[in-house]
Amino acid sequence: MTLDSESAALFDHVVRRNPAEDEFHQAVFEVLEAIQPALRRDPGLRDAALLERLCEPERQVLFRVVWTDDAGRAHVNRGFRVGFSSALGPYKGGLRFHRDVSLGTVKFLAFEQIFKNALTGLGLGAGKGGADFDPAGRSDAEIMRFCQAFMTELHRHLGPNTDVPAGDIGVGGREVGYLFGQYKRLTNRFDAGTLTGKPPLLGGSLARPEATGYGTVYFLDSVLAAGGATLADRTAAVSGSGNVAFHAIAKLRELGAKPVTCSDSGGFVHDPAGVDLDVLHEVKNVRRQRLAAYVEHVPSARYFPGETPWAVPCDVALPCATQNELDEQAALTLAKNGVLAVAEGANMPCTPAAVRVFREAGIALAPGKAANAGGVATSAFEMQQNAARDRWTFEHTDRRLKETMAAIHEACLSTADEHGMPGDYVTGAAIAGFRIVAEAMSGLGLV
Ligand SMILES: NC(=O)c1ccc[n+]([C@@H]2O[C@H](COP(=O)([O-])OP(=O)(O)OC[C@H]3O[C@@H](n4cnc5c(N)ncnc54)[C@H](O)[C@@H]3O)[C@@H](O)[C@H]2O)c1
Repeated sequence: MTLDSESAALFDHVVRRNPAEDEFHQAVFEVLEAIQPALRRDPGLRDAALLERLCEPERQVLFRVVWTDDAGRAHVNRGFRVGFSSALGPYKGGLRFHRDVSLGTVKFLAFEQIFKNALTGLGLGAGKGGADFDPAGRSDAEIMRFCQAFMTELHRHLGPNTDVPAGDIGVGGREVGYLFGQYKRLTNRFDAGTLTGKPPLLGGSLARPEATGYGTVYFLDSVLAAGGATLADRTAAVSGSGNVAFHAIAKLRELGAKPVTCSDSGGFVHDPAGVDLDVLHEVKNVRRQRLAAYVEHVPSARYFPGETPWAVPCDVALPCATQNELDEQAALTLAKNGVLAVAEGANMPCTPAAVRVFREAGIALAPGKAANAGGVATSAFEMQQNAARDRWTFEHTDRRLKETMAAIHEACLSTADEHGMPGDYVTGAAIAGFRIVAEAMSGLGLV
């Protein structure tokens, strides 16, 4: 597939207008390419500059973040928040703290979020933010001071009906708690629905930490079921060892699969007996060590520095770390080893060349827009609980998550079918999400 001439001209325009934002360009190209069948079928979707508006963020906030470390030294970082689309609801999407974060990163993530959030059917706009702050090796007090300095600027742009951030890489419950504390102090309001992924006592939803990883596995389970297969006894290769990876591994185990790998930016662990969640929790969440320490606790496991897990033979692969972490070579290796399906727990983890390999080999690829939408869906459940001053049980929230993932899976499959591309989840997810947001944009008039 490629772009028709009008879409190609729009893409060129996006590239010229947003120089040096490669990840954003990649995300825009992927969507424009995937929605071609819908544009062919209904040329009216281009009316009123709809595609041009869709590719231009509604607002972008860049700000300086000044904070002091434990030795009293001052540091300067850059903060970002992009509100990409509020056609369906308040801007919604996480904050990422990582040294490589740039405006292009945040824009790609916010753009992806448009379609993902639309797919949940829960009335969510799309945004994303973060800072080029590296939390590695920082003390708890330093993290708190950074979060407070970050929120001191950002708070004026947020609100439960305006813009609702959550976590992402480098931002978990601890950081969201500190961010919310500063928000509350500055605004004089306990507006719990302004941030999601909060610790439970501060109004956080039960099952929100688990939701992205669990949801990815629920989606993968549906993908296999659609082909008459199950997850039981399947070997899984998982990348990452953070929030998404951890809970994906947990759910894979629960459903009878055997996840044998996990990774961080330093390398990966292969544990043929199945990744031990207690050890992973101790190493990453309690001691906050590098993953290499895993093998000190599990001598039968091996650590491979500087490598990714994709050469380990597996039936299913779940990239759950970061963007572009699974390239063409890795995809070819996975295909050669007979992988049945790939589910993106991370955002845009497969490079365009890897996506092509999976497509051509007929390997089911569940794109992040659909497969990892369980996190933001459960954030919407957290907002509902906060608005109603209610608390749902873990089981109730998990059931709603399961239903949501099943509905997204169905929407992707039926949309792909309708457009003559049965089983193509990449096309199905992009078109199904796009149609929802396009209809909302048309209904709102030219804004
Ligand atoms: N947290 C959520 O609810 C959520 C929702 C949807 C999508 N995602 C996406 O899932 C992915 C992981 O997010 P998370 O919340 O688990 O973050 P996290 O900070 O908890 O974990 C990130 C993981 O990625 C690894 N990592 C970071 N940079 C890497 C690199 N360059 N190479 C290899 N590994 C690297 C880290 O070591 C860590 O294991 C991201 O793409 C994020 O955007 C997260």
